[in-house]
Amino acid sequence: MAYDFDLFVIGGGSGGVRAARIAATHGARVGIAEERFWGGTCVNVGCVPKKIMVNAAEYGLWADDAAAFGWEVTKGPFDLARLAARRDAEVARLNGIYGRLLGGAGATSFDARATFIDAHTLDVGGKRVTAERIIIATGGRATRPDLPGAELGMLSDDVFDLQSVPKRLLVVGAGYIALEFACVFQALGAQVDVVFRGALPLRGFDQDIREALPEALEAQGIRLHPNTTPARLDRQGDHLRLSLLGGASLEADAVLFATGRAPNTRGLNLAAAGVECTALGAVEIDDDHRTTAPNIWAIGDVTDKLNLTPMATAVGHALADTLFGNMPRRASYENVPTAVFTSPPIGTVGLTEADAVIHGPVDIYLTRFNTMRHVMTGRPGRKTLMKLVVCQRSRKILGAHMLGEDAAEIMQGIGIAVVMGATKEDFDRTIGIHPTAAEEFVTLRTRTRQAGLQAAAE
Ligand SMILES: Cc1cc2nc3c(=O)[nH]c(=O)nc-3n(C[C@H](O)[C@H](O)[C@H](O)COP(=O)(O)OP(=O)(O)OC[C@H]3O[C@@H](n4cnc5c(N)ncnc54)[C@H](O)[C@@H]3O)c2cc1C
Ligand SMILES: NC(=O)c1ccc[n+]([C@@H]2O[C@H](COP(=O)([O-])OP(=O)(O)OC[C@H]3O[C@@H](n4cnc5c(N)ncnc54)[C@H](O)[C@@H]3O)[C@@H](O)[C@H]2O)c1
Repeated sequence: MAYDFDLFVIGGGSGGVRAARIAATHGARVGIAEERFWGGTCVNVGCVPKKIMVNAAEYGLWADDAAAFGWEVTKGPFDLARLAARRDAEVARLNGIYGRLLGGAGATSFDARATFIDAHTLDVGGKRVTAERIIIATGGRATRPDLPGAELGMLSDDVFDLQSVPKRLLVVGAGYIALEFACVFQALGAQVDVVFRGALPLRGFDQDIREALPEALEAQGIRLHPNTTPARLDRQGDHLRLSLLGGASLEADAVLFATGRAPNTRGLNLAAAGVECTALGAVEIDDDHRTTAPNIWAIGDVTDKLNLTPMATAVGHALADTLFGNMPRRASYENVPTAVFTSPPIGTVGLTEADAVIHGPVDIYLTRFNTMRHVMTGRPGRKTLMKLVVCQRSRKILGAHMLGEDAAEIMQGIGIAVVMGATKEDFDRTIGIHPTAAEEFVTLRTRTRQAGLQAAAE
């Protein structure tokens, strides 16, 4: 049977655009549908506009610190509308680039929603389109917690519609999105409260980072409310009141729910194509990203494996190479570096100490120090933390974790070393770049402690 396309991609976000573009450059006849915005979450309501806001927040802090270096700086008021206009122009520029990339590669783009009719047939904006192979790359969406009045709160997408900084912002959640926006808005002039259910923020991150983070957040004026569960949200005149389990309540001008994201599988009519989902609503896939239908694959956030842009693009690229480039390969989910753009930021790669000790004993090298810059500024809560988790048996670096200025930038290079299987001795014989904070990663001479000895003895 002749199909309209060799490959049809549903979703024009990070993963979908990469898969479509690479498949087309391999000579496949490719169609791709995007219902909302080319570039998807990352370009439009994620990484890119978020990072611009992180940069804006940093400028405020740099202005505050400048006096310590002899500058006479008067910090004027911050104008969110002005930043928003410039930020949105940059997002629009990137949208255009995404469109051109697809066209340039020879893919056919549809500004439309696509849903399944059967395993080879899609409804694309009311048009029937057939394809031999299909990739589902529909991403995820922010979810609202199930509590009365939740519709009064913002989701992360709504943050990018704000034209002024709320005086008091209440953030619910303590994951990536909650903490990044908490730091951004506190630096832009809001009083930020963060309400979260656990004892420490950033579940899943290394314990030493999690324990050091509250001090850094509180030092900039963010008020943390650990072990706290929201019960209901009400409007009280011109402000909002979040009632908490146990009877207390908090008031704010705006509330941001950053309580997680859900895979975009709703309304795709997956059953008609024989595509099954997990209990949590993600598309079920095997190690090759193939779904339960043999001609259909799924990539990126819709699979809810590791919801990061570079992961979605790496998987999309590998899949296109495998299916159309005669280069079968898989993108690895191991040792994926990641950063949380808090203030100061967090960078991490590899295993946490808790995960590493499951496999055997480890040596921990940990340092906390004040960078030269902050010795000068005297800014509180800016102590850098660096940590290496080293396998006692192989001496390989299993994990590297950092909280401190430039952690995201530094961790990219450390990530290469960890992916290559570098040992502690490889780090030790690497000459530092002086004077930097990063050089501490290669001068950690004294073991702080051992861990996981018990596991080895059992
Ligand atoms: C606030 C925020 C900040 C983030 N910051 C970072 C960061 O700093 N670094 C990082 O690595 N990651 C970050 N992420 C995560 C990152 O954005 C995602 O992991 C990434 O965008 C996933 O790519 P994707 O292709 O799977 O999905 P998406 O980028 O979400 O793309 C899916 C696309 O499919 C479209 N679509 C859905 N259904 C259909 C349909 N039926 N028909 C047609 N089109 C459809 C959607 O409109 C969307 O454009 C952030 C996310 C958020 C929300
Ligand atoms: N810098 C980055 O790379 C970056 C930035 C933003 C987002 N992301 C990606 O997007 C994903 C989603 O981010 P996120 O912050 O929305 O999710 P998350 O899973 O990281 O955090 C969700 C938070 O909400 C809490 N929570 C969940 N349900 C709740 C409820 N009913 N009441 C109160 N609290 C509740 C959780 O305990 C957790 O603290 C991340 O896991 C990450 O993969 C990455």
